[in-house]
Amino acid sequence: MLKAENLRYVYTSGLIKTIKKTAVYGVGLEVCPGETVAIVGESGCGKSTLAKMLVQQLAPVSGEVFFDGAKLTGMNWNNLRKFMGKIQLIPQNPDDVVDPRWTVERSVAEPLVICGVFSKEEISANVDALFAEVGLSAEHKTRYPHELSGGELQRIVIARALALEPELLVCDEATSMLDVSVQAFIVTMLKEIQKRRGLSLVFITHDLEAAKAISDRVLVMYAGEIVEEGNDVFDRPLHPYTRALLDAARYMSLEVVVSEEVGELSDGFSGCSYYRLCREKTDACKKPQKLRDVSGRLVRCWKSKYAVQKLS
Ligand SMILES: Nc1ncnc2c1ncn2[C@@H]1O[C@H](COP(=O)(O)OP(=O)(O)OP(=O)(O)O)[C@@H](O)[C@H]1O
Repeated sequence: MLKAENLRYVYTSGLIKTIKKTAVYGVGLEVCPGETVAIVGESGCGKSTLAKMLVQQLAPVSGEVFFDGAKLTGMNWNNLRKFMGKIQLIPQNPDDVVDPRWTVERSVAEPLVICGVFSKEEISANVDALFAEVGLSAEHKTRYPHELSGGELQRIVIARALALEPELLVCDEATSMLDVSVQAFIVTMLKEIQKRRGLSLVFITHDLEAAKAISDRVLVMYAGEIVEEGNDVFDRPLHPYTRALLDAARYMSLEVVVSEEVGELSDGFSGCSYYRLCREKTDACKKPQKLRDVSGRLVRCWKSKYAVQKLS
């Protein structure tokens, strides 16, 4: 369904765009129909940049995104808009998609109005059904965003994203601004919607518990790269960074992983991106590390074949 190959993104800033920051280095991923893929990693590792490239909000410096075999990167807008209803982004911050000056009914209806094929009656019936699907009543329709709770507003964002009957939702930290009980409610609701509609999900989060609960497969990102990918990553972590991330979540000691270098490899160094912080490093880690298949798991660490032996 969705396939991304070798995506790379560089932010430029400064007066003549001389300051360059590589946020994503050569990331590839695939999402199958009905599958949930979680992308985890600490703040600044490039998750949002990757999400924006998947939904065509950012054009990669290099690499390609395919949807149902069609190449979206570089496609002209007229062709691209046919696909854009099928892939929807649910951002962390509802303000990114919900206009504070509009009633929430108008925000949910907007994608249906823009596509120009529905009558007024059809739009109204669709909006009613979308409100019901996310558990909001008709009474909520005429309210403005500031008159809703955070959880209710995120449900409006989800209803709006569902309006054009997408096949894939990319949820970028969609629950991280909510308190814990509301987060659990939204995750459960997304799972139910996914089952009912047969959707695929890309679930981007730094919450490892949420990732474990919702996903079929997990990708771990560090410093703009995928360092580990598999379906039992949290039960048998093979990359030293994944282990550190799990320890950090377990013992609440972020010092294990937080690095000033996250999001940027040091100048001229082409070895492992986790080299500076890794407690298991050797000279061999100064060489570039490719993602390698270790018993069905993809791991960007030459030592992972020994780690898997230890675990078995
Ligand atoms: N507009 C920008 N200009 C320059 N650098 C940017 C810009 N947006 C993001 N970055 C940098 O790119 C890197 C990746 O940012 P990104 O927002 O993708 O990370 P993230 O993993 O989504 O973080 P978070 O979980 O905190 O949202 C970071 O180092 C960030 O500072």
